[in-house]
Amino acid sequence: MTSQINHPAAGYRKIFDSVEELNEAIPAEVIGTIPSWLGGSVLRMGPGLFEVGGEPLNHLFDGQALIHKFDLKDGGVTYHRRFLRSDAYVRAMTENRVVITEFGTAAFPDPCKNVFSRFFTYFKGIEVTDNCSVNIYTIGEDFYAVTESNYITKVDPDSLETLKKVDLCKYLSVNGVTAHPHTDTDGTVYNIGNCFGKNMSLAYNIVKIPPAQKDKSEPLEKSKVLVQLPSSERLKPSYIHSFGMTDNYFVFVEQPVKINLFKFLSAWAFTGATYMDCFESNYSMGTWFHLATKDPPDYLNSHRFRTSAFNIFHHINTYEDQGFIVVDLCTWKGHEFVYNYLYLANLRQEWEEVKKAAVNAPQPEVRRYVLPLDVHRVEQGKNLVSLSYTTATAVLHPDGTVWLEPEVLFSGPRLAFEFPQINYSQRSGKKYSFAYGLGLNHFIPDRIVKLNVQSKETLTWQEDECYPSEPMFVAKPGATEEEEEDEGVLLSVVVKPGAQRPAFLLILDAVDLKEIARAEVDAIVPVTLHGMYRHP
Ligand SMILES: CCC[C@@H](CCO)COc1cccc([C@H](O)CCN)c1
Repeated sequence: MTSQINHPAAGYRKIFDSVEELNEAIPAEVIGTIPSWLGGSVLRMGPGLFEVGGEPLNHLFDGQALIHKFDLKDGGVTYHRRFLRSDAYVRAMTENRVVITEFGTAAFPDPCKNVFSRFFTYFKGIEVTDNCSVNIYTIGEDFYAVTESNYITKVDPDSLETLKKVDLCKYLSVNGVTAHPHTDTDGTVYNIGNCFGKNMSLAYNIVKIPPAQKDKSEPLEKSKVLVQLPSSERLKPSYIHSFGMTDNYFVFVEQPVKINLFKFLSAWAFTGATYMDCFESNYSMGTWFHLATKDPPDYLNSHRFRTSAFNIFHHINTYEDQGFIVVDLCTWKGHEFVYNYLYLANLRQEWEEVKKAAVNAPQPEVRRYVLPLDVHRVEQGKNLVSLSYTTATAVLHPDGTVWLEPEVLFSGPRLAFEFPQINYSQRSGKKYSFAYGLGLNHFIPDRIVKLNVQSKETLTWQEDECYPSEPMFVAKPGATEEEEEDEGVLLSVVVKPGAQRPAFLLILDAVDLKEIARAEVDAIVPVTLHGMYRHP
């Protein structure tokens, strides 16, 4: 059992503090030796400004987007960071107040406007946020900082300049897409999003954006909705954070955390409401799994998979095996929204309070679900899963639904294996062995974990007073055999508040989680959520 690590000094508070951007990259002090094959850029997104005009931003996802870049070249490392010049940021800086409502913070009324002009301003409908603080990924040859709304922001991956605000509604019938797309080896991007604005088809749309075009035209111009999945509750679609994709299938796990459209589509800004106020739990549906084929794109409406209630943000990996689909997930048991525990005030509490708050929260668990592809003419009441290596079950019920029970791959008291990563280019959508995760200790990131999803063995990296971020796997060039799946390194931005250089890029050997090198910088790096490694 993993030992209980404590943080009485509450050093983790530093990762939720505002910082300044840099005017140019600063050098890092390298301890150890950076592998010669590791040259490129680590790009990370996260919140970097947590108050505006003296008013606090309330939620982890409200902080104004900061782009971070560690450049690795010839064994040396530099660090750069710039605020995203989103409309949300620029207008907040100009007016010295929160102008655009964020995930958990309502816009501050314009003191210059009288009550009537404010009233009519709000009835123009809420201005959706473009505070793209969650992830950064490529569409064709372009780099986009993203959140989960319909706005994505094109950025320059070298200078970190903000290039262009793009409204996906111009190209696709969606109200937003997740920050976790899947990308095919040919560069095609797949994503899923709520659709409740257009022709009132209240559902979930899986979208496809083609790769870079030979004629250099905009790939988004050729994007399309591949397949539409129905919402279990028409006027209350579920919150979606990620989805699964195998060679031939999409997997969408519909969780019991719902968006109340009456609230979300009304002029809710007038009431000072936020996105967080539009969520509510469904206490009866449990959790539904939906399947769709990729080519031809088709929703399999006869495959009605059900299981007990959990929150799901991050799929780990999904693959097909002998007529089954194996779905590995980071779950949080229960239907209460986990984001209720991610207000900054909670995360900045003293360690004893942080632990107390986490006791009542949904409990984290890494789980494997197995979906039988053949659900016709099968025996009711019998376990349909015949894979030798898993205890997950699927049982056909008289009402035609298939009840799923998972195999637990990792579980610890308030110890989450989250922000999961795999050797994506080699193993995404395929049978695999290793997942890498950020260990959350009562929601505080304090370790890096490697999980063997076959043996359930774990390896951990942890250092006193260190607060790491999502570990990114980078494969060693030429390691392409199945048994070389973990040949490579893990990169994580770690904050060590008490140290002389309070942040470093940690480079671990992905086989044994031994430290290879670290590149220390004389700057605190606020919490980063997701990112990517850009090969040279
Ligand atoms: C009522 C929820 C609406 C959905 C979009 C509609 O599909 C989520 O909207 C936001 C708005 C602001 C920040 C975020 C963050 O991305 C969350 C954490 N990743 C999500």
